[in-house]
Amino acid sequence: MAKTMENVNCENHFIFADCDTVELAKQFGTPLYVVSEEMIRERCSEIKESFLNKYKNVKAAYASKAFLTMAMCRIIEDEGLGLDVVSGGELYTAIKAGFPTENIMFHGNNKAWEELELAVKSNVGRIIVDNLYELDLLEEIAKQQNRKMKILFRVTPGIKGETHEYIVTGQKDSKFGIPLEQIYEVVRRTMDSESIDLMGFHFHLGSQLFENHIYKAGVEVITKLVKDLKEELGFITRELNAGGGFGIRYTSQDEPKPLHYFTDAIMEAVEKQCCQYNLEMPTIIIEPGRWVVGEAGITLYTVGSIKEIPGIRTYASIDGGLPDNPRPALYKAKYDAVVANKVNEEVSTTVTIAGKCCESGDILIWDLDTPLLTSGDILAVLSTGAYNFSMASNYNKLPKPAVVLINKGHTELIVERESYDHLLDREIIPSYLEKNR
Ligand SMILES: Cc1ncc(COP(=O)(O)O)c(C=O)c1O
Ligand SMILES: N[C@@H](CCCC[NH3+])C(=O)O
Repeated sequence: MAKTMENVNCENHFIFADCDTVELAKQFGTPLYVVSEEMIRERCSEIKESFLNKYKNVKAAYASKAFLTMAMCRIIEDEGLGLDVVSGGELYTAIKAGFPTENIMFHGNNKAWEELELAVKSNVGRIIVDNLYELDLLEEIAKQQNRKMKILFRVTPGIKGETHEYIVTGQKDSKFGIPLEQIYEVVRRTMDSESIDLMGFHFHLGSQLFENHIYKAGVEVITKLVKDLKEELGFITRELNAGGGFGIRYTSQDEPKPLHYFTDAIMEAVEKQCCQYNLEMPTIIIEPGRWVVGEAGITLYTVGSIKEIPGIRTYASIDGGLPDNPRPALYKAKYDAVVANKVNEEVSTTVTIAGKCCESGDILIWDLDTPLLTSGDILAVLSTGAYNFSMASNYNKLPKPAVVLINKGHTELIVERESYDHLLDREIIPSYLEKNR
């Protein structure tokens, strides 16, 4: 049976974002990350339609850890969204791109002095404080710089999302956030601080989540906390951040829900709880990452060796793998792919797509149904826009792929392919090893 794709041209080539992917592979080489600006902007529009324009007093920030380049910062700024960063490096990227720092939220469970210093100096909009140690550092830095920083505390609500165990974060036994029992102590401490302005609380339950009931449960926990803090300490919460985590489609097995399925549930739950506890509605914030960019990206590879082990399986090796996409090895993540130069050819075989790394676990896709493959074919792996480029490594000294952005059929190189020289850029041979040569 032929795998019929709508996005195919008369040469039987896979078309992504109005571009012939076989031509892209020829022009820019492989492996190649390809990102559609229009698809990212469509997601941003959906955030506005289903959330920002629908409700009063709400904000959205893009979680940049999913995919961050200076060009991406410009798109997000242009769309009027905020930016969530999680390290000095992400913050620096945003600053260099000229992103308005007042719209940046700075996350992280072990922010270093230098990172906090950069955040304070550049007047970041919110710092999401994860623990008491960080609060100490931040108070000292803010005092030194004579600033009053707006913060949220990240709270561990004690709710476990249904996703891979490495990407759940809201359960009690988590390295992220402050346990509920310790919140009173930290809130008390900040209430008369001259350098900290505690605006409210943040929770993030995990990533690639498909059900909204856990968000409702998260809201219930947090609004109860808001009520208790008001009653016991007189503390008024002005902001609640419900994190990101909204799931996307990687394969046909995934049935992602529209954004409003999550955001309506969050808003209904907050409204209901606030009404019940007689609380003012705080500002509600969401911070999706994967949902914004995941389906907007594909990766192109060239097929090299094809190895048939009779009666067992056929391995088709590609020119990338674990270093440009560690997710299958890390989370057993599943991907779908098309043979970009043979889109509508008869599907006649099943192959395992192996990466080129020296690791048995470097398998991108087990058992992919494809037309008969030959070396030189171009494989397009779908939904690689999130946590691929951003998690890429140089394992086996493989240079990182280039990133091409497509807008209305027009291509722009936004990250150059690494060269072998780039790989050695920071290496130094000690002089004593240079002697005797
Ligand atoms: C605090 C925080 N916010 C937002 C996100 C974005 O998650 P996702 O990409 O699943 O939307 C993450 C990552 O899981 C996170 O840790
Ligand atoms: N890197 C993870 C998500 C982690 C999100 C950040 N807490 C993934 O690829 O699914």
